[in-house]
Amino acid sequence: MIAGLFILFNFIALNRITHHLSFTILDKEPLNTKDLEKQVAAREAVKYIRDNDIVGLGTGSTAYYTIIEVAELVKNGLKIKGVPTSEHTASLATSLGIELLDMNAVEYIDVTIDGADEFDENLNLIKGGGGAHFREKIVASLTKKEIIIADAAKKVDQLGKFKVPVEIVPLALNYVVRAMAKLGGQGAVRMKDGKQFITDNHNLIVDADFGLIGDPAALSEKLNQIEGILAHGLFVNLAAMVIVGQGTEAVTYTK
Ligand SMILES: O=C(CO)[C@H](O)[C@H](O)COP(=O)(O)O
Repeated sequence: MIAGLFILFNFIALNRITHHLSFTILDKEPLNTKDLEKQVAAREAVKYIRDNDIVGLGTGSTAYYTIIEVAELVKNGLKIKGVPTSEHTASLATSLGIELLDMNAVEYIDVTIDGADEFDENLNLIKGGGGAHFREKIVASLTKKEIIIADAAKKVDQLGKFKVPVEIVPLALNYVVRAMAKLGGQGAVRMKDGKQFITDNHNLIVDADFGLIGDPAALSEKLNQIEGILAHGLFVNLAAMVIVGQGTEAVTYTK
């Protein structure tokens, strides 16, 4: 009887361990093609980081792979300090042992690696799908070498299939939406879980549809003139290169 109970106990314990192991193994299953391309691009991009660099850390599912790679390099002895582009990136980086600096504490950033929603052949970008483009733009502006990483689907002939995210101070919402409509942009307030999406800076995002954008620089300038817009997602002349994962290859675009 006691022997029977002992065997039963061991059987249950063993089952628990294998169950736990199967979850662990599942976590490490091969990445799907898109994620693999993001990882390939991230691995290529971190080659541009040097010891003692100040490194801008982007936001989003592609930038995630950079943070993982940077954390690994730091574990292996690389000395860098990161400047995060969002609260989410800050907590991920901290949890992985990357030392962080506040944007206000730096005069420049050596290299930033960030994602994008679209890029064209002139390396103009649409960013802000994650709603972090205000901080991403400040970080990009402080950066000597802004590297964008992406999966192959992000390259477009003309920007604009992805709506332009616009971060707006809430009290100016209706004014800004009307002003953008005069420029041909139909905007809708971004929602999340049935509520208005609120940025890290406590503002709203309007995703504005301008159709295909013939002249991103001109539209960017016009949006810059509208009071109440904190930042829009058109990044013109900010990226030094875009590294795309194409299958298992990394393809680098420069101007
Ligand atoms: O601009 C961003 C966040 O504000 C992201 O870089 C952009 O949305 C791309 O995200 P993902 O890598 O998840 O496709």
